[in-house]
Amino acid sequence: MIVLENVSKEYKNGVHALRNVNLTIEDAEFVYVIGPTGSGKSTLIKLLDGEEIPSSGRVLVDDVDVGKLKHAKVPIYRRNIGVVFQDFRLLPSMTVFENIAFAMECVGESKVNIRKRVREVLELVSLSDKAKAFPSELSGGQQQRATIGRAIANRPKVLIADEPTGNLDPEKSIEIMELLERINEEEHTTILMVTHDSTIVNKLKKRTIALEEGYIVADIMKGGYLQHD
Ligand SMILES: Nc1ncnc2c1ncn2[C@@H]1O[C@H](COP(=O)(O)OP(=O)(O)OP(=O)(O)O)[C@@H](O)[C@H]1O
Repeated sequence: MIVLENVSKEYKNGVHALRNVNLTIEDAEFVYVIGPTGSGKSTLIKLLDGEEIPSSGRVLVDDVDVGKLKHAKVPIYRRNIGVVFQDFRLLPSMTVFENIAFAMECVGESKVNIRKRVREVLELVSLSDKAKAFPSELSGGQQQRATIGRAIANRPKVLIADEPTGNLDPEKSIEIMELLERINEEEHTTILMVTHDSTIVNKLKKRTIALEEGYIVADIMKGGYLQHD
């Protein structure tokens, strides 16, 4: 479970990126985070993955107080969080298989486990036939699926997708959404998806958290307002 208790974030330059944010996200929820540029979406992600610490309030992920983590503990904590960006960031000199395996090697998984899980992940992201391909040999949609595969290889409890469809055409975007839904259902991964894509938000209705100037201005559960402050 993710809990933000009265979280505010003020950067050193005095910008208030988040203000008094209270939020609870249950395990295996699928949530959109929307809002105009500069409204605090990336800051929210950075607080969740331990890149930034709150100026006040608490960020709890499965009872871990993320803002209080010792520097050395952050990489271990991050194993619980998979992150996907719109610009795919695969390692160009590694095949799809190796890119996904690499994420598991980094956390010290055994070769046997890696081989088994990578095959499973490739199946899940529909890239079994591209295991030996290099990123440059894949389409944008395939590269994004490979990135998602890499992000879930270590079975993170939470997957954060920052504009995962930002560089894709509508058809490929739907494919990515279907994949994220499959991961949410089959692996019970909590998914937070930052998006500007109103077509997706309106078509595939999910809980939607709207930020404006650092405030949560709406928290909408599939069409009905839950909170408004
Ligand atoms: N490291 C930083 N130092 C100072 N100010 C920052 C920093 N990061 C973000 N900000 C400021 O905090 C506010 C919120 O930024 P944030 O990146 O969270 O917004 P966003 O909603 O993700 O925007 P976008 O949609 O453009 O990615 C903005 O005013 C931004 O300029």
